[in-house]
Amino acid sequence: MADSAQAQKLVYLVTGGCGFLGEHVVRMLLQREPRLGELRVFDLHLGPWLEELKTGPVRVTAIQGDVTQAHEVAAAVAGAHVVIHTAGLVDVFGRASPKTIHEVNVQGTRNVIEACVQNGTRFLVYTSSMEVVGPNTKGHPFYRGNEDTPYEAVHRHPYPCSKALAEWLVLEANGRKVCGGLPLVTCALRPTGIYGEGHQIMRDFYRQGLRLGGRLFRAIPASVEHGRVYVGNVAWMHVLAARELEQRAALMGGQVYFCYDGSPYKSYEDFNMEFLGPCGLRLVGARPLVPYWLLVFLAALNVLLQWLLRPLLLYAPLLNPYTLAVANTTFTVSTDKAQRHFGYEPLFSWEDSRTRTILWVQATGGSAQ
Ligand SMILES: NC(=O)c1ccc[n+]([C@@H]2O[C@H](COP(=O)([O-])OP(=O)(O)OC[C@H]3O[C@@H](n4cnc5c(N)ncnc54)[C@H](O)[C@@H]3O)[C@@H](O)[C@H]2O)c1
Ligand SMILES: C[C@@H](CO)CCC[C@@H](C)[C@H]1CC[C@H]2[C@@H]3[C@H](O)C=C4C[C@@H](O)CC[C@]4(C)[C@H]3CC[C@]12C
Repeated sequence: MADSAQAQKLVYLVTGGCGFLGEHVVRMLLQREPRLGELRVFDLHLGPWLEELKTGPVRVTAIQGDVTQAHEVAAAVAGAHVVIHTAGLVDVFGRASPKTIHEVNVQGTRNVIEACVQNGTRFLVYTSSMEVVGPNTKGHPFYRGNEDTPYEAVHRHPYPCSKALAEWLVLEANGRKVCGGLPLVTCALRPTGIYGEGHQIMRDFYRQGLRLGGRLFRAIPASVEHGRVYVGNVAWMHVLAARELEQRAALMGGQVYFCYDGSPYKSYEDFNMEFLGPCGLRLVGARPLVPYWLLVFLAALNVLLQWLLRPLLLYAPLLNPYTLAVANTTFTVSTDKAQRHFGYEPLFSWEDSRTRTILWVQATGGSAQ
């Protein structure tokens, strides 16, 4: 697509385009990608909001499909120039089986890669995760780390295992010859915990706080810092990476990039209070109100209950040994690799990101949406 580039309109495919991040990627492409000719939105569950996008100047094609079905993926990829593969099963709560997580995240990614190869699609951006690196099972802190920081990445939980394997597949596919003989160019973006409009867990915490009379109770020490990143900036990074992959193939191909912006480093709970505080909640306790050993016990109890109740109902609370370990381990990134490699600068300041998120929590937090 190189020389005729100025005039040529491109076909983009976004898998998982109706998810929390995917919707932002879709909207960002429509707003900020001048070469966009057609946008294909592929998802297991299509959102009704897609309808309003179909009336705009860019052709928007909604495709209901499953990434685990190779033929469905191949049909969606046919004729696409660029694929942003963000579909995934995000489950650290035991809602889905390890097998299902693997099928969606690993086999689904394999299907996307093979579809690119078969169809001559050359550019693939994969949404990976910080969890490909850590926190590891030993709870080692990752403090202001970058893409080259040594860290003992040990995965046991099905979700990080699947993301690590899928990322590896994507990076390994870089340089493979696609139909027509040209090389595939791939890269992977690793968001830390994403927040912003559409963030389900934020809304759940808000509703829980309302039920508890406007209070949340500190469970994790304020000293445990988390890196968080605004969804609009993650989406922007995807759009920019996809745009620059062709011109900067030698530099960007096969590379990983943490997603970052100007959001402050704070504990998970203190960070959430940046939004929930202005919505009327307060976090009780300067220190954790329950001893850590009790949280460990409750987390283990939840695993047991989940197992015992499985024949009857799905019991999948937020607290389990894995989420407790993640919440209780410092994981912050500090890097400029995306800036150096493809000129990424956050599109939204921290103040904007905060305001947008607060408005969203206020607008939808108490409703059933
Ligand atoms: N939310 C975070 O904090 C976070 C952080 C790092 C990375 N990620 C990654 O970002 C991506 C998007 O996550 P999200 O938070 O928007 O999750 P999400 O669940 O809101 O979105 C995922 C989307 O993928 C779709 N999907 C799931 N299974 C599918 C299948 N078999 N076929 C087609 N589509 C399918 C879902 O319907 C959904 O719309 C995921 O790959 C996730 O691993 C998320
Ligand atoms: C112990 C509780 C007291 O309030 C708090 C539990 C919070 C946990 C449910 C969340 C803490 C950290 C979150 C994860 C992190 O933000 C990064 C993620 C990466 C992404 O790829 C998927 C989501 C997640 C694993 C995210 C999930 C929820 C937490 C474990």
